[in-house]
Amino acid sequence: MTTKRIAFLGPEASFTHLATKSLFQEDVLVPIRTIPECIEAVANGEVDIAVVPLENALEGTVPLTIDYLFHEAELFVTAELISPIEQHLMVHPSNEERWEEMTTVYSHPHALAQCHKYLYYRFGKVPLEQSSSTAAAAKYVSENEDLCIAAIGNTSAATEYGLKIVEHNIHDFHFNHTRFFVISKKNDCIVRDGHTDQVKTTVMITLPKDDRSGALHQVLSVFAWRQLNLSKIESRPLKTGLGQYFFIIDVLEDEKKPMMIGAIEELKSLGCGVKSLGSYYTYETKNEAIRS
Ligand SMILES: O=C(O)C(=O)C[C@]1(C(=O)O)C=C[C@@H](O)C=C1
Repeated sequence: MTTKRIAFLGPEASFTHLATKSLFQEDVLVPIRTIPECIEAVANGEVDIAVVPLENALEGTVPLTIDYLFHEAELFVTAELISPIEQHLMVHPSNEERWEEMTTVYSHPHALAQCHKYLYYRFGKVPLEQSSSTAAAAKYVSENEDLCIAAIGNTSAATEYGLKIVEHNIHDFHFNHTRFFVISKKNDCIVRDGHTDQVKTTVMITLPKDDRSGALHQVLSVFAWRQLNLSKIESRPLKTGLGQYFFIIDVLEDEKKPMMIGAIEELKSLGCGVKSLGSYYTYETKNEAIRS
């Protein structure tokens, strides 16, 4: 196997980094600051693959990822990673004694939202500041010892940046998982040990321009009569005007199977725009990996 360059939403010890390490042990991992820059790095050939967060079980889709894949890039999904997420509150060790006096809490917007109830009921008056990732927040706290501030992130980030965890598991709901997309220029499904049995295809669909009634119903029936099982449907703004959307649909089938080929052809003949992101397997990260 040749060594590849894999970009991930960094810096080191982000949840994205931990998920990336679980699938790519032999490759060169390249931390990149933002999701669009990760995607651009694949598009312009700087790296072979990028791993970016797609969806969280508590907070839903990461809009930047899905919108960038629809509007800006011609890339494919080659695998998806699913990781358990445990959020902890951490401070610089020199502020450990007075951590409850913290003046600001930093983290990625998704992480802040996952801990909304905790933050609201315990520290309702403390301002929240968004960072580009949970690890970026931890790094910032480590570099600002003089400020009594906190970050929300995982145990690896606390270790990596020498921070002290002062409250464990502050996410509001126990079942907290995040889905990450492994994206590439090539439509090559990654097949390694440990993938789940179910293959999935993600398609992005725009409705016919004539705005006829029942258009979405027609789209769904294309899958329904073929007994193609959907595991997700979501709409996102097309950015062309209010009320105009594209739909992201996950289908539990391989795009190369006759029923899927037929479904995509039928959607096109109905006047829909169809962009397939490819077919891929799921790899689940173990709980231990997010604590290592
Ligand atoms: O990878 C990270 O650490 C991130 O900050 C990103 C991200 C996300 O976008 O959902 C990843 C996992 C967690 O759900 C919280 C934040």
